[in-house]
Amino acid sequence: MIEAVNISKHFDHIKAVDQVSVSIKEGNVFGLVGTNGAGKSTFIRMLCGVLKPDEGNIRIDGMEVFENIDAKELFFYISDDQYFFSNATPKDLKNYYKVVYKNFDSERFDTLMKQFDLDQKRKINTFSKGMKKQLSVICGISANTKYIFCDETFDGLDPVMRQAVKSIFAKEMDERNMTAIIASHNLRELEDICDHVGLLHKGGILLSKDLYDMKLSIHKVQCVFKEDIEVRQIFEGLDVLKIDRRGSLYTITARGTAEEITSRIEAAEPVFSEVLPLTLEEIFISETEVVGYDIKKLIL
Ligand SMILES: Nc1ncnc2c1ncn2[C@@H]1O[C@H](COP(=O)(O)OP(=O)(O)OP(=O)(O)O)[C@@H](O)[C@H]1O
Repeated sequence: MIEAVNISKHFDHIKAVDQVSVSIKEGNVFGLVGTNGAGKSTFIRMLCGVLKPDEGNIRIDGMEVFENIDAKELFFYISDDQYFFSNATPKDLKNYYKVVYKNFDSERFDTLMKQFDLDQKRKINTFSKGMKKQLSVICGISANTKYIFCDETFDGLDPVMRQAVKSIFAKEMDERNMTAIIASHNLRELEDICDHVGLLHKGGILLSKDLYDMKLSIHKVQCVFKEDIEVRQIFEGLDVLKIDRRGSLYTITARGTAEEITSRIEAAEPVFSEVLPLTLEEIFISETEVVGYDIKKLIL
């Protein structure tokens, strides 16, 4: 179990992470999403002890992480800006990680390298960006750690590789209950693999929920009414995040269960109505819009 309690990190006057608390259960995939500069990488760097929080504390299986080798043996961190020793080959990397991680599985490493068609003897600095990401994933999986932290790992992979990596992760979770924390902008991808999603904005947590509950608690309804109607009145008492109107078609995003929203709409006797679940991407846009991150303002 990973527990972060009220952690904050400042860089001069910038509040990169502000009083964030999360707990991540074993065997879960925790998706960390957020706007650019929201603090995702800073948060992950604190989780793995690269940075020390200014306030609060982080414990992995009950152990403080910062400068604690025992805690660091429990996870593998795939950073967004990848660093490899100069002139090193994947084989050198394997030999290095065998020393660092006592359960490093060399056979698994060799098999995965073959499957991904990567040459163990070639210098890593001649690899493409995506190939370096593949190599990091292979190292992360072979390290056999209980936890894996991935910062935009999927984002640099081609679609076939992303599918391959997702199924390798799924297998690891299934077979050895691996816990993953994945920061990504690829919400479509996260939607497939996450159990829990934390949404960061300007250093603070806007939302932290099970993906399933998240999807049950916010909906989009499309409807047409016979005559002009005060739509907000229909939803009085419910939290309406957004109302769009195109001609006679209203698209309303509101918090509430499908039943709550349907009953309100039906009471207004619409000509047509349909309640739809939101995708993770739509939830992200709605929730960040509420706090002033309006996509239209960025595009116009
Ligand atoms: N070493 C640093 N020195 C100064 N400021 C930093 C440093 N690292 C991060 N920051 C600042 O902290 C804030 C959070 O940055 P961070 O990289 O954690 O965001 P992020 O959510 O990962 O962003 P992105 O999605 O754009 O990668 C930003 O305002 C960034 O400029």
